[in-house]
Amino acid sequence: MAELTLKGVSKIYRKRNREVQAVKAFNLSCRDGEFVALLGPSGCGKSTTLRMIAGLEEITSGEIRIGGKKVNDLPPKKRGIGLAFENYALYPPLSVYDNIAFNLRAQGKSEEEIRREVDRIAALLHIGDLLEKKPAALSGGEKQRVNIARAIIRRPAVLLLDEPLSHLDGRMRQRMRTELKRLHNEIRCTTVIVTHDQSEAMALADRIAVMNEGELQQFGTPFEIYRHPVNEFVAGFIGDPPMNLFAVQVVKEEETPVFKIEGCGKSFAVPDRLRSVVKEGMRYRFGVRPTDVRVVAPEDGGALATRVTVFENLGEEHRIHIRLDKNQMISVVTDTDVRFQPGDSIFLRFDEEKIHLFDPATGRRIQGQEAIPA
Ligand SMILES: Nc1ncnc2c1ncn2[C@@H]1O[C@H](COP(=O)(O)OP(=O)(O)OP(=O)(O)O)[C@@H](O)[C@H]1O
Repeated sequence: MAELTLKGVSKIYRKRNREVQAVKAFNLSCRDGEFVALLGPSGCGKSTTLRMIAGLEEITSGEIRIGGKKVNDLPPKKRGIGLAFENYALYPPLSVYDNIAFNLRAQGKSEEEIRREVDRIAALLHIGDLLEKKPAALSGGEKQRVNIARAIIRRPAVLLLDEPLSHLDGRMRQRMRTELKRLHNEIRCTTVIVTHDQSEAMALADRIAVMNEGELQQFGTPFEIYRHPVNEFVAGFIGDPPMNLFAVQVVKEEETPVFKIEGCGKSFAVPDRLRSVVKEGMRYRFGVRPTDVRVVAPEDGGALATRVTVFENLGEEHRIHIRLDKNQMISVVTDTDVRFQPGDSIFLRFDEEKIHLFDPATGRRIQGQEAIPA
């Protein structure tokens, strides 16, 4: 077990005359035993970061420490890491037992010691009955368990997982996700997982590092990232269905400050909480999650009056989509007792405590609106 820190880590790939800055001055500090997810869209630099921690990729600048020790110049084998990659193939001719035992044999351990260790790991991963099988006879989920068993058999200081569940189908993926969490609770090994699946990151990680274009956007607990995104990128990336985001301007209507939605001209009252935060005449990016929009009665003053475009019944919830103009939609997630037809009038109120405002120029969260309770 160990702390893992990255300080100002950058990676520039050089291809002929072209340079790609895959990771930019990346800082990260994982506590001993913490489960951290690197999350972001394709090409944002997640795998490169993981490979640099593993020592499979040289770093261009910066420093990586594992358990306080600088590892920049150490080969992968000397870093005390365990690796399980998406396509990290098992050796087909070897049994599951021999695949798991492989690294211990390379260390010159006795067969008795190896048997004890393999049995211990097999029990942890619930693969005791697969040990005599060959990899070809295993399902995707079973292969991934063996893969992880192989990664943790040497009791690594840091476990690195690159999209370990992405090849699995929906139900198996869910099961393996729960298994991974349970395994981490049992072995408490500092773990970094790379994923582009936000629900996987939210379910597994103690803290999530959200990346975009090689840069760290936010590092926080799932709650912080969901409830308190530091910029518009994080706000829009986390959450399914995604956060409603649109451009507004603060104007006065009958002496009351309102947000006027740009483009469609509709308006709704500025909540009391935000009156001291916003300025008349200023433009903002306004964000609210579909679950934080309420359908209210027509007489509810200050509500946004509009019409339903699409109504969806998803069984455990209903979704309403409203086209404000040709570029902007608002989505609303409601309980199943709310029913509408396309074209019906609808009145919406945004949960005051859960409105997010961003600077349209920088995308950063507007200061002064921090008091968002649980
Ligand atoms: N060996 C390489 N040579 C040149 N460019 C590379 C190399 N590996 C990655 N890149 C580039 O670096 C950037 C980051 O890639 P990386 O694979 O780390 O992203 P990622 O977030 O893991 O993406 P994905 O989820 O698609 O795997 C991309 O622009 C990619 O094209």
